[in-house]
Amino acid sequence: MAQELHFFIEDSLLYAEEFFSSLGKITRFKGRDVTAEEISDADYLLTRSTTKVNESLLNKCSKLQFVGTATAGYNHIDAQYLKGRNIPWSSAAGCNADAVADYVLSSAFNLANKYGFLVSDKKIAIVGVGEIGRRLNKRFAAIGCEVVLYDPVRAQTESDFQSASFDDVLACDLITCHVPYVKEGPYATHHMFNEATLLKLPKQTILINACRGEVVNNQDLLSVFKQGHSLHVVLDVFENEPNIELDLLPYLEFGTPHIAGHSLEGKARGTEILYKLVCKRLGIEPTVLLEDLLPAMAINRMELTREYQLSQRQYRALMNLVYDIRNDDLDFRMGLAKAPESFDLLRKNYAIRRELTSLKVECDKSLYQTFTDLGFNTRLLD
Ligand SMILES: NC(=O)c1ccc[n+]([C@@H]2O[C@H](COP(=O)([O-])OP(=O)(O)OC[C@H]3O[C@@H](n4cnc5c(N)ncnc54)[C@H](O)[C@@H]3O)[C@@H](O)[C@H]2O)c1
Ligand SMILES: O=C(O)[C@H](O)[C@H](O)COP(=O)(O)O
Repeated sequence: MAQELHFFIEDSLLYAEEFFSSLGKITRFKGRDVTAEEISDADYLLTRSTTKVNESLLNKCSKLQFVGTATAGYNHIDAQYLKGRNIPWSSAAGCNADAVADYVLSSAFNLANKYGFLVSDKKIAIVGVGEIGRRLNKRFAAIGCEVVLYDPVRAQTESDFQSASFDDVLACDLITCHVPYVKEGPYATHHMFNEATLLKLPKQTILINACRGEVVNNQDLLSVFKQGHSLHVVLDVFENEPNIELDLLPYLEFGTPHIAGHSLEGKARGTEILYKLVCKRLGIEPTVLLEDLLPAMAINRMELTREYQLSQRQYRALMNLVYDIRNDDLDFRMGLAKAPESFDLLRKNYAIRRELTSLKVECDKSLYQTFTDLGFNTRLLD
């Protein structure tokens, strides 16, 4: 009889039992504390971003067949080491891209309300035009913004993609970062925003970092703030998580504990993507469906009548109904004020959050395309 497969799964993977219990035995572990001894029996190792997958973690795994991370980013995985041991691995590309796009749009609309401007008047730079950047391009274009795309990596391999220059990016009103963390090489993203680049930004520029903390030099950012350079900065990610630079907090417009991608749908899709990959490897048909696991939304459906006028006020109201970044910012500040070392705990106890993609919006032809591009789950009214 074939030996039962042993799945070692980080404790933060959502719906892991529902997806994997029929495929083998499951042992859960804590990402930041896991040891090589603890996972030495693994056939399959499934993680999120807090498990550092490298030689010191895997050196006791003799029968490991596959490593998967239920996240979009994969800089916590030592791909070279896995290649050397011939162990295949995968991330969950695109799983939480809509959640991050919601986060960026909520930032933009709530800042517009606070400072009295129209998002549609702003020139937007998207740094890194992959899963998240593509969605944001559609959403900002649907609002009527001029969008500048910066992705020299795509420009090099795709003949129909043209990248703006980095100087074009620095001249935009709102810059939003969606690149992987790459430490070195021609397309390194390490400290892309440092004192020199930050000081080039015109005053009042909005800078959003929801990719990896190391893309913005946090000490340089603090120094630029202290010099009185007034920027509107939103940080979901920080250098040196979970021990972040707390002195930055008072200067930030919105700060959150690395939760931009933490919608229920985003986390669940991450696990689902790995489930489908494992089923494929095992040569079996997937039987567990994500749609059977996700609960209905509290407000599930909206009908926009002919009276509905698309305006910033209306869109912001709909957006905030689903996701309002101000609540997460408040929880973050209150949580850290009570316990400065609670970054991980705030992530662990993060409230259930849904995506625009789950809100069914019924409207007629005149609004259908715009609302689809804005990220809603749109249906045409008869
Ligand atoms: N805060 C969160 O919760 C959260 C959630 C999802 C993803 N992320 C982070 O955001 C990153 C982007 O996510 P994605 O799903 O869009 O990934 P993706 O791989 O689909 O897109 C990344 C894009 O960045 C481009 N790129 C790479 N190096 C670049 C450089 N030097 N300059 C400009 N562009 C460059 C790539 O060509 C690619 O098009 C992930 O790698 C991850 O680290 C964070
Ligand atoms: O790269 C990603 O997908 C995100 O940063 C992801 O949300 C990280 O989540 P974590 O595994 O830390 O919960």
